[in-house]
Amino acid sequence: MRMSYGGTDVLHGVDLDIHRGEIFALLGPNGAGKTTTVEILEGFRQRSAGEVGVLGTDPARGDDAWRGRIGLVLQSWRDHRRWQVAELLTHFAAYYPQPRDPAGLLELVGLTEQAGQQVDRLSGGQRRRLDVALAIVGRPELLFLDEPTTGFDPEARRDFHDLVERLARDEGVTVLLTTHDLAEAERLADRIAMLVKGRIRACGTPTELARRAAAHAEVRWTAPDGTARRERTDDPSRLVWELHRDTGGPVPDLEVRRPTLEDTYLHMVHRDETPEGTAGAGTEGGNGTEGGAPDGERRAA
Ligand SMILES: Nc1ncnc2c1ncn2[C@@H]1O[C@H](COP(=O)(O)OP(=O)(O)OP(=O)(O)O)[C@@H](O)[C@H]1O
Repeated sequence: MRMSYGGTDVLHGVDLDIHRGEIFALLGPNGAGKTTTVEILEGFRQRSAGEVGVLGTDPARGDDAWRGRIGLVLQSWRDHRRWQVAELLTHFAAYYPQPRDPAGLLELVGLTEQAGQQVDRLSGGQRRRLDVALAIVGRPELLFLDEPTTGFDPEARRDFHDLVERLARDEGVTVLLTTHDLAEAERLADRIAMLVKGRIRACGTPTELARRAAAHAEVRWTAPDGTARRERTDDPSRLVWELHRDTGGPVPDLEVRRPTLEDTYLHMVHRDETPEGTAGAGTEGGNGTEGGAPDGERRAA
């Protein structure tokens, strides 16, 4: 799939499959093209080229029945600021053939106490909870969540993660999540794609991606002379064994740090900040990586 705005290419060939029932996270720096991608999949934007299928339908031709199978965070409730929370939810529920029970849904997202409150009196985090409730009121098969936990306190974030996991595991809902929170992606996603400057640079499970950029673990310890030491190695257990043997006992302040998703993310982003031509143009290779086809197609669920 490709996309350009007024002759400027912003998506250069986004090619990936999102499987039914999986939680898929799309990561990338500001301006990478995440929202553009998601809006094309939601049917709100026309792509410039390529093929897209979402629940078996081209989103550009999605009808009401197709739309009813998709959950997204609507902006329209902002036109309903004076409505009460439960009232708004009941109003939206009426659009769907088999909606969730509004009271149960409020309980699920932790807004029972706010049921009678006016929408414009909710806190930022409470509004996001309401966004999520509105997105799932119609029992969607596919749920789009665009930076869903912005403004959530740690407890609300954890509750939200539990909820998304439950929707995916128990109800088979497919979830496409965009987030800047790498810990959130690592915690929730079955697979993650990294979009940088309109191209998918890597795609795989969190563990696959974390391994990819920096294959070496870092071992830190304090040497007998008291100096802090660190060494990168692809065989940390061997180094630790040697240190233990040389020390003749426990190694002081021993720490083994595996490469993280953040290492991979920063590697991918910086790789693309190098001048044109010096950075590789394709997708990072390795297990679980897809994409790189210049005119690729994108299919979701
Ligand atoms: N309507 C538009 N007209 C012209 N350019 C646009 C339009 N919408 C987005 N862009 C440009 O397309 C590029 C991708 O934007 P997009 O909003 O998809 O990025 P994003 O990855 O969602 O970023 P963020 O993390 O900041 O939300 C940006 O360079 C942006 O300036």
